[in-house]
Amino acid sequence: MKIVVATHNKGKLREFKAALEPLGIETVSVGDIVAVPEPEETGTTFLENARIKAQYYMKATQLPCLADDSGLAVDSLGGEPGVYSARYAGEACDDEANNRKLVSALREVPFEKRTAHYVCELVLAYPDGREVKATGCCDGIIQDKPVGDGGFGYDSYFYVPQFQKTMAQISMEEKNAISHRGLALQNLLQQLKID
Ligand SMILES: O=c1nc[nH]c2c1ncn2[C@H]1C[C@H](O)[C@@H](COP(=O)(O)OP(=O)(O)OP(=O)(O)O)O1
Ligand SMILES: [Mg+2]
Repeated sequence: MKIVVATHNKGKLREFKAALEPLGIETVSVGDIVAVPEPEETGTTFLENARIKAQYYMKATQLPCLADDSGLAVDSLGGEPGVYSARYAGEACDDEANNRKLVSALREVPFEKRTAHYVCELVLAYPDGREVKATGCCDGIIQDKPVGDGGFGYDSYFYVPQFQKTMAQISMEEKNAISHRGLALQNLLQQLKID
């Protein structure tokens, strides 16, 4: 079995590959199949954006496509950056700029009030119109300084209480066992009756 992963994010791709390969499921990046521009993520929720990406790439490839829309919601920032996580510091920004903005927004907030959640919505869209959806959430605390060099995005600032480490300090297997994306994927596989 083969799944087309409708993302251009290398960190997400690595995680999908690591989770799915042991189950005998091969993953291919949509970028290796078609050369089309990325769709605009105009939704106001993770689910809407995941649907936009899944539908767009399914139509472009005529294959079942799995899209992931995910991000970070920080309680003391009223849920920001939320669906804007990838463009928190502006349209053409990178992880480093986003992290700098996050640390600066939380400057006055004490550690115990820096509770946050990673959220992931997955949509698997089939050419016959069927859609399978799954969601996952992971709680953490945003720390001041980056620690660890694994993961991607906000991971080196995302402290996971149960490991007493950041998301960038744990292995990919550990991350997949507890992360928003790992949990959403487990739920999706249950719905597909693959475990
Ligand atoms: O496990 C994670 N560890 C760290 N950061 C994460 C994670 N999961 C999402 N994030 C952050 C990265 C990015 O700032 C945003 C996702 O934005 P999002 O639009 O879903 O992905 P993207 O634009 O990088 O790739 P694509 O749309 O092609 O799937 O949330
Ligand atoms: Mg995106």
